[in-house]
Amino acid sequence: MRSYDAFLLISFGGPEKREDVIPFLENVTRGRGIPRERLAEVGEHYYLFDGVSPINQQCRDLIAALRDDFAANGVELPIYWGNRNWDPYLEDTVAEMARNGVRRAVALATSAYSNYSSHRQYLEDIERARAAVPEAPEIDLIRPFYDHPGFIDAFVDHTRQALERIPEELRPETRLLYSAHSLPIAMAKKSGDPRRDYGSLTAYEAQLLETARLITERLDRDYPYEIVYQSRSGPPSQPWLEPDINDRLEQLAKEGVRSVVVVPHGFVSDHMEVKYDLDVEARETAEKLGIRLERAAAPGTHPAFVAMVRDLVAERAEGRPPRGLGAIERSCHDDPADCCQRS
Ligand SMILES: CC1=C(CCC(=O)O)c2cc3nc(cc4[nH]c(cc5[nH]c(cc1n2)c(C)c5CCC(=O)O)c(CCC(=O)O)c4C)C(CCC(=O)O)=C3C
Ligand SMILES: [Fe+2]
Repeated sequence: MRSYDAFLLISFGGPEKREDVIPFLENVTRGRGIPRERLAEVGEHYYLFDGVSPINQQCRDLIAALRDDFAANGVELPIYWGNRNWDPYLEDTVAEMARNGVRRAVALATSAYSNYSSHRQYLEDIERARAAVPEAPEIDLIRPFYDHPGFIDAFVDHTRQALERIPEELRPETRLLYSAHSLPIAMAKKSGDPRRDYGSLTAYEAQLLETARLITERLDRDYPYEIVYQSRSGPPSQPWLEPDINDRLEQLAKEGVRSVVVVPHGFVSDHMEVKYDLDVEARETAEKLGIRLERAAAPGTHPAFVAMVRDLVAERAEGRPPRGLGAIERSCHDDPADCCQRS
């Protein structure tokens, strides 16, 4: 039994006013080889929302829900929050934790899957922040949780709600498009534990497919489903995971598909990549093609998702085996030291 004296939420971070958009994008893309045109284009996505990314408020909402849930269940951990790319920066939060005498914290990152950006980079963020802070607490990062029942149940609920918004006569023929953030293929190939065999897929793709299966199986009908990708950046010469959701919608229209429900199962909340890339861009594509599109909400503060966080904290404290509904090998659940390298 490991005893913790604090809980730490770690997230991506986002700007909340126009002047912060460019400095934020510079933080995200430093040393990443993202073309300038792509940056200008993504900046426009943020300006469309007056420079306010939804992600910070979503973190505040999750923290408020966790406070209530922890209090109602006798979990007496103070809650801290720090980001990779914007204020409150993780390093400042770790310094505050040290000042408050925190010695050992358990942390959850707002990313459910195994890949560099979602897993290893958060481990690096923690180590960098700790190295900069004298007497920094120990920080244990909770493992990827894509097949935890709480994550799955939140999506099942939200997918049902989205299906209900599809006119009844179209519902039986509706396709489910499970959407996740694309990655450079070189990065996807490094996802997961290098010693494990994920079949013909990379670990990230195998987990995405598994999660989609687990959600679909719990719906009232056997809907056809598939994985699509969104939010590609990087130069065109660099291969990224495909198909892009917009290209796939074009093909589906040609096949006569008239309605889709998009389930953003690669994400934890409805942040900018969901609000813009799906709700603006993919919706526009679908409208042009005459496809009825409804988007399911990401977990956000769904009670099953909030309870999942408490369960993962207990799992880590008690050293319990990971709880998951999936059948693929436990990806990074036992924290291999060399999983999810960048490329
Ligand atoms: C796998 C993954 C997730 C899902 C897991 C998770 O949720 O963590 C995710 C989430 C997010 N990505 C976000 C924003 C951005 N991601 C970028 C760029 C990149 N993302 C990548 C991967 C991922 N990203 C990658 C491989 C790049 C290329 C550069 C690099 O190798 O690092 C860029 C640069 C511009 C662009 O090229 O798009 C931005 C602005 C926001 C905040 C949104 C908001 O403000 O609400 C969130 C939650
Ligand atoms: Fe991203």
